This record gives sequence, structure tokens and C-alpha cells, in this order.
Amino acid sequence: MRIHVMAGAIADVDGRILVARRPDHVHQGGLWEFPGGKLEPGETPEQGLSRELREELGIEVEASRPLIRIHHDYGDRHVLLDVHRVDAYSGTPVGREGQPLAWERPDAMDAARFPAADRPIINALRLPERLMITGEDPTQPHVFLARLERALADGIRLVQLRAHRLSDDAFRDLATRAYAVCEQVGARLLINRGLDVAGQVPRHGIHLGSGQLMALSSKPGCADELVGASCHDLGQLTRAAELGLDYALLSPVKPTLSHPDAAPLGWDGFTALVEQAALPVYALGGLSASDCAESFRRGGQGIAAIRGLWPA
Ligand SMILES: Nc1nc2c([nH]c(=O)n2[C@@H]2O[C@H](COP(=O)(O)OP(=O)(O)OP(=O)(O)O)[C@@H](O)[C@H]2O)c(=O)[nH]1
Repeated sequence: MRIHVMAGAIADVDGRILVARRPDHVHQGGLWEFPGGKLEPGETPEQGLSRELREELGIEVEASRPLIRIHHDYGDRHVLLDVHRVDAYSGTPVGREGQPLAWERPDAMDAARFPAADRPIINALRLPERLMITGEDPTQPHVFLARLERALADGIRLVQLRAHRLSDDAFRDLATRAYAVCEQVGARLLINRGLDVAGQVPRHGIHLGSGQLMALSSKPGCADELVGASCHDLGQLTRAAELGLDYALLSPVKPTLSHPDAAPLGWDGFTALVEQAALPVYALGGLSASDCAESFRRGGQGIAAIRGLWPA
């Protein structure tokens, strides 16, 4: 049995998300879920989402966008969870089928209280739409940190520190200072370096290269840190999901100066791979913030970029 389920991640002004408790007697009963239900024949995803949220909660969706699509095999059924983020609606949500409701911050959600398929959805809710990879000037820390501060002032909240040309000592110094700058505004810093050096610096997470990813047999780092990886094909995306990583970057979507010899996937190639991935995937390669909406339409988490985001 294959079913296409529309679910809403309904946000309030503080960024909390509405969750509902499934009745005890149904599939995955007693667990918490993102409200929704099965798409009916002939409905568009948006129509199905609106109908489900009207029926279950008594609200009218006014603005939504795709968040993530997850295929999950429960053994007795194959579910496609097609989750949209709802940022505007009218009415006040009530559990019209008697289901208890709660507003939860994504960071506070306990994945064990949700169906197994929901883990990547919770990760998607914890991640912003732009992931900035640091660019020029790592050998001039003052200039570099001033650029980083400008990006944070522009709202960047997830930063991958990439500075392969630096010595280990210089990298450790830069990472320590970049971490302090990120902490001041509540942004998170991901370290892209060998795991030995990454383990020695303050950080909010680790970013793995595709070679590192394929050499690992378990998720590195501490339980509460973000871990993601660079991917270029389905085998790498599958490995990233199997290891339980929090996100992947998939590249190159468009031609890019940093990897001029790599054949671009194009948006269609990106879409086809993301559809088979069981984790949030950022589009990377020749993109800028104006490509975020296209990434959402294509099933992506948003965009990652060096040139497109690192301030001039
Ligand atoms: N709405 C919703 N469904 C989810 C989530 N996670 C998840 O695995 N599902 C699964 O997606 C399906 C949702 O369809 P539904 O809500 O109409 O299912 P149901 O209880 O009526 O199932 P039934 O018709 O077999 O009794 C269920 O199999 C449910 O376990 C989630 O976060 N929200």
C-alpha cells in the first residue's frame, strides 16, 4: 500500500510548531504528528493540505510552501510524507477530532515521541533556508571576521567554516574567533576540517566532505551537534541518511567557479536525487539567496553558497 500524506508544519510568530497527538487505535497511535492526512484523488497537494487542516483544526491556510518530502516504508505501508510549512492562516486551531494539540519549539522536539518517518522533518524545521560557506580572506582574520559579521547582520544563522589552505594552528585560531562571533547572535558554526582538528575547536557541528562521509560507519561528533555532508550522487545521499546525518549539500546544481570541471546536475537532476533522499538537502553550486524559492519547489531545504552569500 502506497499513500501520499499531506502534513502541515504550522508556525506561530515565535517559530513554535503545532503538533497533534494521534489517537491510540490508529497507525502509529499515541505518537505526536504534524497535522494532516491522505491526499484524495484529483487534489493538488495544496488543496489536500488546506482540506486536511480545515477538517482537523478548523483553520484556513493563507500562505504555505513545501518544506520536505520523505518516503518511508513502515512494512505494512509505504508513506510519502509531503510536508508544507504554513506561515499564515486564519482561525484558531482546535482539535476537531478530539486530538490534543501542543505548540513546540523545533529544538525541543523529542523525535522518539513522533513516528519514525518524522525525524528528517524535525531536522528540516531546525535548519534555516540559507547555509553560508565561508570564502575569501581566511589568512587575514580581521577582514574575514568582519565579512562574517556582515553576513550575520544580514540574517545568516548557519555557517560552514571552510578554509582548507590554512595550517591546523591557523584554522584552530580562526575557528575559535568565528565561533565567538556566531555565538553573539545565536548563529551556528559548522567545522569543515579533518575530524581530529574539528574535535579540538568550539563548534555547533561538523561538516564532512564526501570522501570523509563514505569512509565513516557511524555518525561522528556529540549527540547534540549538527552533522552534515557534501554529496554529489545518490550513493552519498543514501549513506548520509543511513548514518543519521542532519542535512546534506547536493552539488553542483549550476556551473560553479569553485568546481569548474564538475558537470552540473541542473534543477531537474537535483529534484530527482532529492526525491530519493531521506534527509534535508541544500542545493549548492552557482546559487544565491534568490534561488531559495526554486529550491523549495524542488524539494530542497534552501540554498548553500560561498560566492552567493559571503559578503563582498
Ligand atoms: N499526518 C501525519 N501522518 C504521519 C506523520 N508521520 C507519519 O509517519 N504519518 C503516517 O502517515 C499516515 C497518515 O495518514 P492518516 O493520518 O490519514 O492515517 P490514518 O490514521 O487515518 O490511517 P488509517 O487510515 O490507516 O487508519 C499514517 O500512516 C501515519 O502513521 C505525521 O507527522 N503526520
